[in-house]
Amino acid sequence: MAPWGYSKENGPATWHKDCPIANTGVRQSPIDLITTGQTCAKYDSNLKPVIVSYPAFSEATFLNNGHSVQFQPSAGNLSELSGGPLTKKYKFEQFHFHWGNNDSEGSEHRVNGKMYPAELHLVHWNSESPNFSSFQEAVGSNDPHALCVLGFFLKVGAENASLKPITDLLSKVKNAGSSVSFPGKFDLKAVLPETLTDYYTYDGSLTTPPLAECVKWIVFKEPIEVSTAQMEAFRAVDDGHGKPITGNYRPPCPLHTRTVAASFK
Ligand SMILES: CCc1c(F)c(F)c(S(N)(=O)=O)c(F)c1F
Ligand SMILES: [Zn+2]
Repeated sequence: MAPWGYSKENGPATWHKDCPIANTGVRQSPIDLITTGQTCAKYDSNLKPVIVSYPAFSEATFLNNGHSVQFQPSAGNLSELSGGPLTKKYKFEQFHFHWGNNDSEGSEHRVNGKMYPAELHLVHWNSESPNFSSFQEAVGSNDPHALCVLGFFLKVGAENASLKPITDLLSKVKNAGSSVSFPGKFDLKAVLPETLTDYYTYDGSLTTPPLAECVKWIVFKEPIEVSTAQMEAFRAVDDGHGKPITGNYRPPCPLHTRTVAASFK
């Protein structure tokens, strides 16, 4: 079967063929985050702020893998995540983006049905588990919280100076399969909102094949602003079939018996 993607022929509705969990899973991601009514997110006063320790990365690869662009620091990176709903310390692995063809679509998670133009995912793995000692092992471990992904919505507004080094690099990885070593240092902390206090959290999965149900999701309420030009730069990245990636987001999945917790009222 042709490798998975986001077109009619190989998109989310076809993924079940190679990944049955796409249709049979009961904790699939993304989801629509509903804030009022029956199945709405429930305020949990025990949820603490998320704590990130992201020293500026000095060595990293920026890659267009045909279905997203991904920033991956070298193995030595010491960036860590803890706090929030987590009981363990997680190691940073990579970040990547999901976006759409216009400003009314592109994010994977939705809030009361509303999509944002893009979503940033910061991927981490549990570095204190006795069952695995690498990211790849964590993904294959079946541990319900092997990974923790921080999701940030992107909305169109002022230019984001902290993300400019990334969006300026997109033209250098226009072709699928291309990568560049990131020039200089990148300060990821500067991209994020100051306080990581207001978020939704729930148990879910990878949003791309293998769709493993091993992710503790933390999706922040406060969007990150980027300019129209920065959004357009994402839309010029190719998918490996000579076409731009114009929508690498999976539609929302059923909640089943899951509940979503909110750290804010
Ligand atoms: C296996 C590599 C990988 C992805 F390809 C991916 F799309 C995501 S996602 N969208 O759920 O954040 C991950 F977390 C992840 F670890
Ligand atoms: Zn993602």
